[in-house]
Amino acid sequence: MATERKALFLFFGGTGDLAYRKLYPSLFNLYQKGNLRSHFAVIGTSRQAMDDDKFRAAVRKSLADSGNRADSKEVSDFSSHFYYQAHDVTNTAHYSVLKEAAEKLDKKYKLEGNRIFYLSMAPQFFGTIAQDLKSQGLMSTNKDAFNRLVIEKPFGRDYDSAKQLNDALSKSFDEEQIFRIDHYLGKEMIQNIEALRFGNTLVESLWNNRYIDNIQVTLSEKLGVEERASYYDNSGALRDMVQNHIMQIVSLLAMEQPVAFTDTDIRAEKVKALRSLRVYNVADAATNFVRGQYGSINDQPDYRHEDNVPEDSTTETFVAGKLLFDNYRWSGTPFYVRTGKMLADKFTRVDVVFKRPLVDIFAFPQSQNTPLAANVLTIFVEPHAGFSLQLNAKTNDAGFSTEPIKLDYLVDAEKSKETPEPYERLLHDVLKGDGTNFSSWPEVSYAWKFVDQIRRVWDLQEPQFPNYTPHSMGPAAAEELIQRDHREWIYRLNN
Ligand SMILES: NC(=O)C1=CN([C@@H]2O[C@H](COP(=O)(O)OP(=O)(O)OC[C@H]3O[C@@H](n4cnc5c(N)ncnc54)[C@H](OP(=O)(O)O)[C@@H]3O)[C@@H](O)[C@H]2O)C=CC1
Ligand SMILES: O=C1O[C@H](COP(=O)(O)O)[C@@H](O)[C@H](O)[C@H]1O
Repeated sequence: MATERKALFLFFGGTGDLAYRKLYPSLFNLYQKGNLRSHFAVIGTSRQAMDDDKFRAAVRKSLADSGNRADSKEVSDFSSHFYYQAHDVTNTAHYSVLKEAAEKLDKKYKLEGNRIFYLSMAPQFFGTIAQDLKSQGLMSTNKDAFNRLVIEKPFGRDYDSAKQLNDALSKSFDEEQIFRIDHYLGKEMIQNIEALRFGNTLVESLWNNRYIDNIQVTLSEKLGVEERASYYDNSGALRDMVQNHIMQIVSLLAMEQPVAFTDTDIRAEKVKALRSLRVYNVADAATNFVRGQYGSINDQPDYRHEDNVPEDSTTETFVAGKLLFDNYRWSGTPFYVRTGKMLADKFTRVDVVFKRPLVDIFAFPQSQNTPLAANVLTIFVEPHAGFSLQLNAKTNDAGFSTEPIKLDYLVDAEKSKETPEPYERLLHDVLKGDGTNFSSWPEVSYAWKFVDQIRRVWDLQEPQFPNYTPHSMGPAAAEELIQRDHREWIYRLNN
């Protein structure tokens, strides 16, 4: 039975791509499930002039585009909770109009003063908005009500800018009121990492450097930059994917068992893990991280000839790297990560590669047996959700030889349809005030400190771009990175 939550949502950037494509359909899902019902209202803002009816029609269209029937009574009831207010976030005087609208809706829908401020717009405005929300009296003063600030990525472009932003936000909101979105933390199988590790003696007892040889995290994208080049070219794969999503996944894989399954305890363990992550010096950053930029193939232009990309761009569209933790659990067990655009396929997976048995008793002198393969536990995050465990077993015949076999669990298509979208989960968490699946400031800051060192080294060197063929798994350097350690990527093309 769903618990109805009461809140006023204020979406800054309420006419933007993210709001229409992800946020409103997610709110509708929560409405259908009963987490939102009569006691909620939404104010969408942006600079353009628009009345409530036009805004509601745009919301209904966004629901239709995401597969809902735009003419249903439920959609029309839902959209009747939406209001529009033209507002320039840089104009302090405009906030008083917003305040009036908020107070009116609060009374009308009996929202008890609960407010969620969602900043779905360019990050240069985050600090100003947070400051004006407080100074212009938009934050609820009801002592039993909540004020929550939801921040989209990117959270800074290095440690210094992230700290500056965080200091600005902290003047108006406490850390527990700030929800920094990382949509990978809303994915079913990323959340499943904790269940897999801490719900299974079999797994957790082996989850350390005595039994695990290495862990591989791959976030592979098939598309190029599409229409987001003006953002992406100023960011690159290291800032766009590694600093946030990959570091979050790695910290879930590396952390110790939390005292309890609460946001405070989980975040504390993730932070502890990130504190043990070795921050590279110049020489180690140069050897342990490699970058790439995609070239052209057939009609597909290379990255430098995509719309809005400068012809001499040195922005990386691919990163691979090795991360090392200096702690008792992980010392000597590397985490290899890679991500890129225009790769062979769109998928996310984690491969946990176990050490081979210390003695291979099947490899006696006259034996024809191939050496035992490593056990590999794969967590399939997307497009299909599931796990696979590769073991060695006897071949099914009269002789005695071994072969690798797989125990597979894949979430079936029907069940997958019921899986909430990441933004639905995360908005629900914001309503509940559960910060577990959001990045805390200490996590963000350790991640930036790690990534800044790599960026520093790369900024000193002119890369030889382009250096990988579209629809491959990245540049040769990514293969060399892991082969140098006498290992190989578990996911390879055609396996
Ligand atoms: N789109 C996506 O898939 C993803 C987006 N994000 C992040 O979400 C945020 C929003 O992205 P997205 O929706 O794509 O951006 P858009 O450019 O589509 O939307 C920006 C919104 O901000 C409004 N806006 C711009 N300037 C002002 C201003 N001065 N005052 C008031 N409103 C203003 C725009 O309306 P107007 O110009 O009419 O004022 C528009 O509603 C960004 O931080 C982005 O990095 C993160 C992950 C994915
Ligand atoms: O945050 C981002 O993620 C997307 C990939 O997300 P996914 O859920 O489709 O795997 C990426 O394309 C984008 O560049 C990045 O900003």
